[in-house]
Amino acid sequence: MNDPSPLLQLERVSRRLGGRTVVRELDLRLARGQVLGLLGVNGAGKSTTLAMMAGAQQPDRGCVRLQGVDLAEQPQRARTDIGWLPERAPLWPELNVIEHLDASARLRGLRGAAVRKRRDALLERLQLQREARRLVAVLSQGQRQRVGLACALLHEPPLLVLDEPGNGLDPLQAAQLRELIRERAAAGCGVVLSTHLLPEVTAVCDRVAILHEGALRHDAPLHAGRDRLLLTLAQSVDAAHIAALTPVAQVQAQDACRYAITLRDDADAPALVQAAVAAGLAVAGVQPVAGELEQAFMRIATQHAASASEQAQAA
Ligand SMILES: Nc1ncnc2c1ncn2[C@@H]1O[C@H](COP(=O)(O)OP(=O)(O)OP(=O)(O)O)[C@@H](O)[C@H]1O
Repeated sequence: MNDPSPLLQLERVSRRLGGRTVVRELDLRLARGQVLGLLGVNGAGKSTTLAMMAGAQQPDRGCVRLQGVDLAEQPQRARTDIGWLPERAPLWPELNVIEHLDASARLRGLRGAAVRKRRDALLERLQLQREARRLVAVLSQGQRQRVGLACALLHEPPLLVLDEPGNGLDPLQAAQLRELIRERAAAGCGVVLSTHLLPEVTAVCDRVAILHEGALRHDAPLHAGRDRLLLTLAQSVDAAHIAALTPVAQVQAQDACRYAITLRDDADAPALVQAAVAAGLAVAGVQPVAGELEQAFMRIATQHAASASEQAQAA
């Protein structure tokens, strides 16, 4: 179901770079409180799309609306209402971390005591206190990434746009980042992130969009994949028998004896087994439908490899 007034909306957005269309006719919506994962093979157009969402690049065609307002008409909204972490956070190497965060906070409209309050809270939250007085120039990649994240979060914007935010973070920091993203989403913030790590997507995102050669090839809620179960029977029955079971919301026959099932919100796997047995069905097993996201990604990536090799042969 579409949110009637999305936080962020891309309307037929296209972008040309180096004489090629690298993002084409993209339609995407993001609701408040939603975390959208943007996936795609290298060069699919993720960073370009995120830069347009963040107001850092302008579409050649189409428009990006934040809370209904075209960003091209009010470009200053990008600085105050969006937290943007590009793939390589552009930091000032000659400032120390505190100076950097204070300057960033003022650029984003914070003044007075709020600057120090937000800066100190983020130094603690992102475990940067020990680096607070060190020059940005001498920080490690993971420390720089956390300074970039702090800059994106300082002004508590309603939209966060994060390009591979886990880059350079150790597993503990990566887990803390996921927690932070979920917290911001719970507070009503919309988040878009790109990553190549599918487990990161399943851990933190509500929805996944996959780009292929700049076009949107997949846009679906993640819970639909996560909640599906594979029911295996020792007999073949018409899918309508399964659909009639109370815990079942949707059923799709996979082959003669296996059925992919979406449960109703209040149901779980034991309830499904109980209902099936009570209906006289010979249940051989129930398990989660594995790796639907991986399957979607691999299908699209394989097409990419095939079309690239056809182009190379034609050249
Ligand atoms: N400044 C530029 N000039 C010309 N072409 C560009 C420029 N920036 C990006 N491109 C091209 O646009 C396409 C999309 O690039 P983009 O960085 O958006 O992809 P991506 O999906 O983020 O890739 P990756 O996963 O490798 O980060 C690529 O083919 C890239 O070579």
